Amino acid sequence: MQQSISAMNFSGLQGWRLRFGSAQLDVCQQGGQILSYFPDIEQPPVIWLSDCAEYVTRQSVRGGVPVCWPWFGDLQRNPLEVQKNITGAAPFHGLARTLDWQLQQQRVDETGVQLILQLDASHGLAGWPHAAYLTLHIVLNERLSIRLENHNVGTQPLAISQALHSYFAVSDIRQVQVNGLSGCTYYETLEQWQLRQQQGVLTLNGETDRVYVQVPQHLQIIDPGWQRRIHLCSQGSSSAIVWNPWIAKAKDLSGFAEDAWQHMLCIESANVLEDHLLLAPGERHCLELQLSTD
Ligand SMILES: O=P(O)(O)OC[C@H]1O[C@H](O)[C@H](O)[C@@H](O)[C@@H]1O
Repeated sequence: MQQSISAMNFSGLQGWRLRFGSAQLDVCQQGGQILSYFPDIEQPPVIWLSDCAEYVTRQSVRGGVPVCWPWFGDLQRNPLEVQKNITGAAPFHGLARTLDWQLQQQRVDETGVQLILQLDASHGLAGWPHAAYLTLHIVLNERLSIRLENHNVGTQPLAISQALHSYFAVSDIRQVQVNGLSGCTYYETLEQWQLRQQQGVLTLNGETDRVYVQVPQHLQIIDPGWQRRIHLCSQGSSSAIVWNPWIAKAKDLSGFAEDAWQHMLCIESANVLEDHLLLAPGERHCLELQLSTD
């Protein structure tokens, strides 16, 4: 069985291609961003990458799994203790997704292929005067495991919000169901962040941008078109964002084809709002996501 890690150049951005049997995973050094994931290279991907993605420095690639950190989304929508950490510009989804991460370790054996990347923020980042290491552990075997570890190496408590902003590939967004959210409370960001409750399985019929709270550890994307289920198993996270731009919003997105909304669904495993992190000096936190299909 083939197991390998190869250095890659993705249209000018450096990265790696991991192979384990028929599975293939591309990872970009910028942003520590997973770009695409095929459990079987002969089959449709699980993690979607835009056909029109732009590979530009200091800009996240459309698709894959951008890492949103040390705040998620619009800074003004974050808890005050996260907001007050920022002294400079506050780009949407934080700073980590556009910075270069460093390769810490790579390992290839019969149990899996592993890549560890780190963002060294131990001397702070522009406009963020704190001290932390952010480490991404990626293991590819019969499944994909992603672990994002925060380590507060400063002398003060540190408040952070974050997400693994996964873009899942689907055959047709109008046909898929998301299981596991029934009964969960969510903020409807498209209606002044009203609080609502999910009734039954989630299906999408239009633009969707919701923040779910107290989310269970196991969610499923049921895709009848490709006769497959994607299982999302998370730990260290109880919030999730569900997003699809639909027709009109898609036109405003960079690196996004006009009809691409039909074939993607973001379910972002997160620590946002009341689920944000508050790390004591020296404390670590792990957010883990395991993806598998059947
Ligand atoms: O275009 P980006 O900055 O990558 O953001 C893409 C999307 O990310 C999240 O899922 C937000 O909930 C959306 O409101 C946002 O449009």
